[in-house]
Order: sequence, then structure tokens, then C-alpha cells
Amino acid sequence: MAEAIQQLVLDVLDKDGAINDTRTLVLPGQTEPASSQDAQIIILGALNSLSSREMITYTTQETLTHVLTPEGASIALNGSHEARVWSAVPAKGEGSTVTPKDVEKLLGSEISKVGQGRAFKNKWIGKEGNNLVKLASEIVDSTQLEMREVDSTGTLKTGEKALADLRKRKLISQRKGQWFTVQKGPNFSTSTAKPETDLTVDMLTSGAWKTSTFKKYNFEAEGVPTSGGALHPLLKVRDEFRSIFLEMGFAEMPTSSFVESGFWCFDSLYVPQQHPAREVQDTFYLSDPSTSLPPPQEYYKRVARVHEHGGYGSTGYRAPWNDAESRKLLLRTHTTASSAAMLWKLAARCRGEVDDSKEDELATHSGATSKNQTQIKDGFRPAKLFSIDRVFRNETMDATHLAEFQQVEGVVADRGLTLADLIGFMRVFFKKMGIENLRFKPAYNPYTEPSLEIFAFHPHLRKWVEIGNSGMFRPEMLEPMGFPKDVHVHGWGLSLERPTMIRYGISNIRTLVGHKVSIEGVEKTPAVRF
Ligand SMILES: N[C@@H](Cc1ccccc1)C(=O)O
Repeated sequence: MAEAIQQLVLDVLDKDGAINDTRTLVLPGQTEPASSQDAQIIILGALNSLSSREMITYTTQETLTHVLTPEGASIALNGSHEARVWSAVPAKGEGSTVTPKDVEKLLGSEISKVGQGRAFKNKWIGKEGNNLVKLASEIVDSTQLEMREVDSTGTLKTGEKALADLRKRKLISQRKGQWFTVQKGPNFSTSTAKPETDLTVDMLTSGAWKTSTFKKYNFEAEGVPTSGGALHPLLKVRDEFRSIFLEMGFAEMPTSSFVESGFWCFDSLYVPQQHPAREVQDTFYLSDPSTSLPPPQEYYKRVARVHEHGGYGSTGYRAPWNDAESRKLLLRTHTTASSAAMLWKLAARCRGEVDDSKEDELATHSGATSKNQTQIKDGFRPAKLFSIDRVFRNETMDATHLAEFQQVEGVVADRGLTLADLIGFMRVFFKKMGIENLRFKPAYNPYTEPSLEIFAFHPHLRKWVEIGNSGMFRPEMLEPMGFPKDVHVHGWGLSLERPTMIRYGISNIRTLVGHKVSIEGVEKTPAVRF
């Protein structure tokens, strides 16, 4: 129906250019003019639809007209009650006689009663004995004329007072109406086909897009309000760690490669080749390519020797060395793999491989302080290095474990460092994170001795939670690199996820993966500090 009306409006506009005279619109499939409330709603809907596509413009006028009541309609047809009474009465001296009773019989009691009253008042009829007689030889039935005028024009020339009178007599009633002035719009066309809203694959393949009309963008429309972007909590906490490192004089290590060799991830760190952490259940190995480029040969030989036979005051593992194990490619299980590679580069001066007069890339990564730079001996320069990057472990995922996570790691290389330096350093470092209550527990790492697990008291959880792992790197690791005996390196590592979860009140580590966290975890949860 709506479509048909749209078509009707367009066709009329096409012929006339505009509809600005009053037209009676006969709805398709109907014979009566559209007068009902329903019809008005249908027409309005059709006009709105066309104008939203800018095919037409229209304005609406409210109209107030009058229609005849059934009684009014009968008067328009047969005359007023008084005129009918007058017609039924003979003129004077006509011979025949008519009594009021006769009129009542003829016209019914209602018409005869009201009609006689008015006809008497108008002096149209009078009484002669018991009989009624005409007093006027001719009359003008103004009520019937008024009814006919209202019927054809909806109003009366004589004005509102006369209309009010007829309404009171219940001969006419008011009717509200609407009419529309419709004009062609900028997109006028005689076709009601809806414009396309999407450019589809089908349209592209069939070529239909060439002839299709497309719905215009409505730039006035107010879009869905977007919430502002937010930094991922891991990024925020990473920034915090990074600032702490930088203000403590650390330099950031390059850690771009996720893929490492067994050599750098384990062997260089004096992790025995039979260590369970190297099993497939704990480490992801690459199948293609599966073998790394050969590591630096001299260093490699020294590492293999210390593992198999010992040296530097150590007995070694006394287990056969496997070249293939060392060359395996894997996803790094800790960023300590990068630390090892950086320390090996740092030791280049000690091995006499770097000409001191030349500036090399190490200068930018050494993080050396000016005080320490005066201590140059054996070519060694102290260094403070850090990294924050992704590591991978073949773990079963649960609320606190992921197969990949971010590791925050620092190493400090200097002469004469002791365990007290490490512990003191940890206190300063974590204090900057707002974590003051620390405990250290002896632990084991193949590459550090002594090793310490770091615990902090969590005031909300009301318990000690492990926040990191640390230790003094072993001579079996440092001396093959070429560091002199009195150079010590301490290091520590922690996950970025754990402090982030504590800070943002996130109980499931999986929430930290993906974009949901910005809505669920961060915006709704106030930051919790230790
Ligand atoms: N690699 C250790 C962290 C660590 C780094 C350096 C020294 C000691 C420990 C870990 O993954 O937990």
C-alpha cells in the first residue's frame, strides 16, 4: 500500500510539477476518498519515505471542515422538519382539511412536533379551528440550503456563528483533516525503487553497481558515541617499569628476536643440556627451520667445555655435550637469553676484541655511569641493562598461567658486586613501584648462585606473594664469555602480568589478552597498589 501511494504521488508530481491545489486522494483499491485517520497515516508515511530520499519536499496544513450528521444528511435530501410540515398543510380555502394528528401520522411524531413548532414560529402555518393551514404561500428552506452548502464545501459562507448553531442542533459535526503541499525534491524520479545501502560482492560481479542508485550518507546523523581509547594496562605498567629503569641509569637491551637457539637460551647460561626446562613440554621448538646458525666458535667451545668437563674452579656437569641440542631453534623461554647475548657482547672488550678508541654499539647499550667509567681495567666497563619483552613457555593455560607472557628483566655488571648489592638494589627498585615490604627466599637457578626468590606482602590479599626471581650469575657462565674473575653480574626477572593484575584488580590472567581488558578490567576497576 505504502509503495502504491508513493507511486501515485510521484506520478501526479511528474504530470503537474507540484500538487498545491486541494486534491482528493483516492487510495489504491478503494472507491471512497481517503478520509479516515488510517488513510492519513498511510499517506504521511509514504510522503516521509519519499522526502527522506529527497525525492519530494512537502508541507502539512491542518484543516477543519464540517460533515453532515445522518439527520443533517436527511434534511439536505428531504428538507427541514418545518418545511416538510408546511408542505403537508393545505393553503387557506383549498377545501381539504389537515389536523395536527394527520401531520403526525404522515411525518412521524418527532418531525411533526419539532417541525410544527418552527413552522408556527416562522409564521408559515396557522390554525383554523382544529385544522392547520398555510399562512405563507412560498417559503425558503434555509436549513436545507445550509445543509447542502456544508455538504459540498465543508463550511458556511455565513460564518462560524451559523455553524455553531447547526452543531448544537446536531445536524453537522466537525472534522479535522490534513492536506499536504508536495513538490519535487532534488532526487525526484518516478521510480520508487529503494536506493541500495550496501555495495555487495554480487553487485560487483554482476556489474549491477553501475546502474544502481545508492543511498546517500547522512552526514547530519549523530553517530553512536564512541568511548575514548585507553592504553592497555600492560602497556601502562610496562611504561612504569621502563621509567624506573631509566631513572636508575639502565639502558634498554635489544630483544627483538622471539626465536633463539638452545645455545643462547640455555647453554650460554650454564643450563645443563639434560635440564627438564629444555624438554618439549616446557619449551616450544621450531620445526622449520629447526637449526640455528653456528654460534661464535671460540666462545661455543669454551661453553661446551665448561658443561662437559668444568673449569673456572667448577667440575662441570660431566655429561656428554650434544651439538644438536645447542643448535635447536626455540621460542625463548626467558629474556635472560638476550641478557646472555648482551653480556657476551659486553665482554668483547675484556676479550680484547673491541678497540677502545672506536665507539661501538655497546656504548649505547651499556648504561654505564660516569663514575664507573673511570674504573676501566681489562677493557671492562660496568653496565646496567634491562629489557621488557615477550617470552614463551609450553604451559597449560589457567587463571594465572599463559603460554606467553612479558618478562621484566635487569642485569647489573660491575666489579666486586655482592649479594648485599643485589638485595639492596631490589629494595630500591621495588620501592619505586610502591612495593616496600620484601622478603628473600633462597632458590635455585642453573645460572645463578646464590639465587633468591623475591616475595612482597600484599595488603589486600593479606599474604606474601612471589614477585620475582634473582641471583648472582655463576662464574661458569661469565668466565667463558671473557669477564675477569672480579666482575660480578647480578640479575633478576619478573613477569609484567602479575603486578598488572594486582594493580588493576584482575583475577584471571586471560583477561589481559585481547581488547576486552580495557572495558572490563581497567575502566571499571580502580587501580590497587601494594
Ligand atoms: N630467567 C629468570 C629470571 C632471572 C633473570 C636473571 C637472573 C636470575 C633470574 C626467570 O625466567 O624467572
